Amino acid sequence: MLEIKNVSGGYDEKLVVQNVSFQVKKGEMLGILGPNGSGKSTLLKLISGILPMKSGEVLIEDKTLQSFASKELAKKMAVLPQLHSQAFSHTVRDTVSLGRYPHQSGWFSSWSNEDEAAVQAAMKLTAIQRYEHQLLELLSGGEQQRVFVAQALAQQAPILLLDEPTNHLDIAHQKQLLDTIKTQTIENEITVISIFHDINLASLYCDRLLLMDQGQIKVIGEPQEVVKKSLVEAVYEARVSTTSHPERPKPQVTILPDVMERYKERIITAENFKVTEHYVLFQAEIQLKTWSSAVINAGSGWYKNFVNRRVDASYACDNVQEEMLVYLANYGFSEADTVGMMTAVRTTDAVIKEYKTPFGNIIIMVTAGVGNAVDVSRAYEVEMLPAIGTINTWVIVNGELSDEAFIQSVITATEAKTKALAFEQVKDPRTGTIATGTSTDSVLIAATQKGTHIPYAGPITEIGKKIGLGVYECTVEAIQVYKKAKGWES
Ligand SMILES: Nc1ncnc2c1ncn2[C@@H]1O[C@H](COP(=O)(O)OP(=O)(O)OP(=O)(O)O)[C@@H](O)[C@H]1O
Repeated sequence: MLEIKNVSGGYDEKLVVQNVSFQVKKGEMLGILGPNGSGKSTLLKLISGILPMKSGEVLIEDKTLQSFASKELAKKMAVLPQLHSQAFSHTVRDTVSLGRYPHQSGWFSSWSNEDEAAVQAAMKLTAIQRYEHQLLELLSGGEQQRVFVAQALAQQAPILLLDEPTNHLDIAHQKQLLDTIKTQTIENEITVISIFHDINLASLYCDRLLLMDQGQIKVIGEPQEVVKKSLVEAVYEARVSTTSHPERPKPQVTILPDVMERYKERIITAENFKVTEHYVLFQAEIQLKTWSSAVINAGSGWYKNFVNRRVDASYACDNVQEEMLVYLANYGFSEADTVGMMTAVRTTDAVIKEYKTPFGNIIIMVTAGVGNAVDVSRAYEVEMLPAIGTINTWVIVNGELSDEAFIQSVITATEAKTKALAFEQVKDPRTGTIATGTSTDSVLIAATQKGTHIPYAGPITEIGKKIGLGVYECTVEAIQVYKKAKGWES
């Protein structure tokens, strides 16, 4: 559809864009990324013909850019420039209507129903209808930006070139605008090339990304091939980390600041725990990085309160999360700062122990109710209802765990728990075989993310050894206390 072949160009003697080649398919959305001054806008100007190229060629449906008369080219290609030069004393409607000029023989004399429909549709898509009769200069920067996007859409060209379309827009309007443009690529097979400063938006919406570096293509490919820590750090010269998007397979990037707030170095100890008959509470002054399968704030995040709440064994509730949040709020724990889980075991029976490691202590907390113990290898044989009798395991680390170490901590803690159940001969009452856990066990791993970097936490590592020993010892003790309370053993 659109082919850029060995294009070079710039201003006067200065060659800004050098030997750039790529193709964009019909209906594809290509994002151009790159640091300030890397030549993104210049490249877009060369593609649109606003700036004559020094060498190379741009082909639209196999025809060179130069072979199009200017109106014919405008029917093929609409451009949203970075800086808008339009006279500002126009109304919104008039500004959008300018997008129709390639479709007309004489200025506004031949205004057709089709022109009107295109203008109305473009204003609707960009949600600017209510400003239709207002003067452009009286609108905010973001509103003006949407008017210029509407003008480009009204042109109804099959190729859209956009220079920072989300400039000045708040997140709702960024989403709305990019959803609109993306819909145009899917439903009307419009081809879009768009410059972005926001790598995350580009990754989320574009089919492919082109990363410019000093006037040349550093890399072009699908977002996961371009939004890589090494590439982004090298080209932008900034420390970043890449993460996954919660809903889409599109990598996201976040800046790692070099200037840190001045935290006091805090060592976590068993003193951070408080046990009452209502809950086991861990409280820290700083947020810990946490991975858990809790009721409230499961997954990964940064939290400073962990609550293991005692509920009655008959606890039943339609909306457990809502009820739990009300409970936490009553005790003054905010959702933003708190991980919350439940147990039917007496919280005063919680086993909390501190273990020394070469890099800093780890603290382990276990509450164990084994009335609903399950042999996971035989669980398929019987239908089970979720029950509250649960083993809750917390591992809190003074150190900096890698993602790998967080997951390995969960594995190590789970294996140690299972071993404790075997040692205590806890059986699945349905199958009579040794249980591996209960039907609703929960785990929480938290780390201060200060001090020693801990890359791994399997059983051959210093931390893994202590998690293995600690979870095993605490779980055995907690099961023994539970059995005693239930009168299972003398
Ligand atoms: N009209 C111009 N005349 C002369 N030099 C220019 C002109 N426009 C841009 N340049 C130069 O060309 C280089 C690339 O600019 P360009 O605007 O293409 O970069 P960009 O990647 O779009 O940057 P930004 O992210 O800041 O918008 C810069 O060094 C800039 O100074």
